[in-house]
Amino acid sequence: MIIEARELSRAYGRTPALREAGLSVAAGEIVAVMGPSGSGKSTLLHCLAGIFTPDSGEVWFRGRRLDTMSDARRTELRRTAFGFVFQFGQLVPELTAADNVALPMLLGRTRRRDAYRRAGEWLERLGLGELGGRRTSELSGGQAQRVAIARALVTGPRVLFADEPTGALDSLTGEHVMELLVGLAREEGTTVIVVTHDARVASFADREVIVRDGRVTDPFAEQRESSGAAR
Ligand SMILES: Nc1ncnc2c1ncn2[C@@H]1O[C@H](COP(=O)(O)OP(=O)(O)OP(=O)(O)O)[C@@H](O)[C@H]1O
Repeated sequence: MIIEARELSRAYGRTPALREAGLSVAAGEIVAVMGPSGSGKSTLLHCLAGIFTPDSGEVWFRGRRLDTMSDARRTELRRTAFGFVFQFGQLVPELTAADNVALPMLLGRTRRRDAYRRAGEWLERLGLGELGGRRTSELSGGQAQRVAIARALVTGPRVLFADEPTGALDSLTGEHVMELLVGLAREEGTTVIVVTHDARVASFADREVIVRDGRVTDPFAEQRESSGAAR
């Protein structure tokens, strides 16, 4: 397992968001996290990615315990091993598409020329070869999400965390963006954990899990149980 969460609990004040949630994800797997609004999906994703620390429970990444790591080490791990795509707002609007994609490499001290060369290659792979010089504030929603995907994958992360990556897009554009995301992740062998409300988005995944009242359930296990009970 590349990611393993055990008995994660987390509350916001008195509101419990996760209640002993568990999830194991194999390397290269694409997992969709679904479930009703407010059930704890984003909180789970943030705990898995080391953005939040759980109140209790454990998060493991490739045999290393993430939730007890120092902030500095966890930040470094996030920068080098994880990629993130959110619904919106993750691009710097005043910068060009190429600047945005080059940014994580420049922060990682890649040479400027190499960073821009790789940014160009990734924009090309996402069908945005012509738009590298355009400010991201002047892109369509679908184009901006493709830039965000390029930026998330350019550093070669082991795991891509996506929270409603198509939430701000119309369904056709959303499907196209998901197709690109999943296609590239498979080519690169990247594990993907994607939170979504959209069953069509989830259909691109290898596996779906459902978060309900802060717990993770496997819908097929539920189906198996209920068909077993019917017999
Ligand atoms: N910053 C916060 N402060 C207080 N309560 C919060 C905060 N963030 C989330 N919550 C609460 O925690 C619970 C889980 O929220 P979370 O955002 O993880 O759910 P979600 O399944 O991702 O929801 P959605 O699908 O609507 O995005 C909800 O009851 C929510 O109201």
